[in-house]
Amino acid sequence: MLNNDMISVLTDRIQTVTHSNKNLILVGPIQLPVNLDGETVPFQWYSWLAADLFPEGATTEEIIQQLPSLHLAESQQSSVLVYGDFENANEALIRMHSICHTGDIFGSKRCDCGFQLRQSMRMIQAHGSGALFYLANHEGRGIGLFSKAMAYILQENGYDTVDANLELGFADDTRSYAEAIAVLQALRTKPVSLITNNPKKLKALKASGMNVDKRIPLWGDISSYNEKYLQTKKTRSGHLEKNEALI
Ligand SMILES: Nc1nc2c(ncn2[C@@H]2O[C@H](COP(=O)(O)OP(=O)(O)OP(=O)(O)O)[C@@H](O)[C@H]2O)c(=O)[nH]1
Repeated sequence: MLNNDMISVLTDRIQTVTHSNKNLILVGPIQLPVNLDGETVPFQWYSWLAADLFPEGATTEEIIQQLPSLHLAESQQSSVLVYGDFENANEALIRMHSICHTGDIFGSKRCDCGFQLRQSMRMIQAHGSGALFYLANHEGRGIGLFSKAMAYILQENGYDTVDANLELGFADDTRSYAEAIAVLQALRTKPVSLITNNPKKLKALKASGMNVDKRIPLWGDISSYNEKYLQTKKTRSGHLEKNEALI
């Protein structure tokens, strides 16, 4: 049983984030020194859960009591890495990164996800202020890891990445950025620049009322293994070329 001092320490790091569908409980900041190309970079880390997992207005003690019964390791939680004075800096770079088990963890060359993850962290550090949202329920553009494995088999047999999803009975892309945007708005209200090639991310951010200064394209790590995948993103998913503006 935690003593009152520890409850108070945890309470200071928990906040409720208002979100149109359901509120979120955000925990952080937590110091997270990260090894980026051999340099130790001091990120601040936050994670969140849906508030409706807990009784309304739950205290920190009630939240803690509930945690073991939620079996959180069996579901996915998203998080955000924040760098610099994210709340107050005049300019900040953000990235909404969809989880890619194969690319981010294994370094798969079938996509560009692992490259984009590391590169956006480097860009945020070099800029001096920013945030990387790691969106854990986005695997395979929302179809889940097992289904993505099936989709990969279809792709090895001639389907492109979009048709493979559709043939398996999914929509091509079911990702929502709403929770991440609500967390972003709790951490910063000043304008942001978004690192992406995906116009849907830009639209979602702008529709939320967030002031988006500019889009920063991120193409790279192109090889024979992902050439077709990257091309399909442009021809079928509407991903923008380097300097193409959002129409
Ligand atoms: N279904 C499916 N998902 C994939 C495939 N390759 C990568 N992904 C997933 O696609 C998501 C990333 O989407 P992308 O289209 O690469 O990029 P984006 O996030 O839309 O746009 P950027 O911000 O420019 O990176 C991750 O969740 C990956 O797991 C694939 O062949 N099939």
